[in-house]
Amino acid sequence: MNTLITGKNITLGYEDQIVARNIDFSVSEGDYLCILGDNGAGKSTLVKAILNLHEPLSGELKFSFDRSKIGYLPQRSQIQRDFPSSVYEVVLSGCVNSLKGRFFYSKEDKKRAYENMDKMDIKRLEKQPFALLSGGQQQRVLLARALCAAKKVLLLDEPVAGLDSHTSSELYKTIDDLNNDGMTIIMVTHDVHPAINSASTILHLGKAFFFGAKDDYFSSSVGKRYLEESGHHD
Ligand SMILES: Nc1ncnc2c1ncn2[C@@H]1O[C@H](COP(=O)(O)OP(=O)(O)OP(=O)(O)O)[C@@H](O)[C@H]1O
Repeated sequence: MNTLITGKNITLGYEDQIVARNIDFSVSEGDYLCILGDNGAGKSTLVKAILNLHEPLSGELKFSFDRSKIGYLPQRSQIQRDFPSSVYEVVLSGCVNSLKGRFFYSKEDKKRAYENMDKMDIKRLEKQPFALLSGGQQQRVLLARALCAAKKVLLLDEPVAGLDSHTSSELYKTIDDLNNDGMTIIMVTHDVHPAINSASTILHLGKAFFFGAKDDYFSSSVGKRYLEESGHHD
């Protein structure tokens, strides 16, 4: 499989504080990578490094494609919930990278926004103010927005945080469908379910480190401890 992202011996940190070191991982086309680990282990910092918003202190991060074409769904806490915009405007704003100096969105951008609203089943909400939607609806809108940027890779930082279990399952199903259609998924999560049910590979950051296939993770001591701590029972 075509390798899209390779991280070699990466150390992440801020000023004089090292957050995580010796991270080795790779992402291939079609993968569903779950990034797991304790609070403060450096998961969101790695996400920022992948998005070119944060420079690793050392190590090598290589991309075999244009990384500006990664679709990103930020953590809910980082998003302004009171956007005065309509659903359509929020989704269309995902096409901002394709503007390339133009002031207005093109016909293709608008078509893409409608296609992604359709895919996320939110077309009927098109004119509604984003701020008045439920948490689950807002996540679908933001996923449609991320899809406007995503050519190959979708990067999701705790996509179901704060959602009820039914809405979470629906969102996971949608993400599975996207993956089955060929979209590569990278997901930071505290939830064990997508790691068990959907992931192909796992990157575990924290006191213990693991990168590899899901089955190897869950039979490793790091994976077994994670399952135990997350209270998961077969
Ligand atoms: N902008 C910043 N400046 C300085 N330190 C930061 C900054 N952002 C994060 N940190 C610190 O880096 C460490 C790792 O944070 P990060 O958000 O990457 O962890 P995480 O694994 O995503 O945690 P969580 O699961 O709680 O979201 C934490 O100790 C945090 O306080």
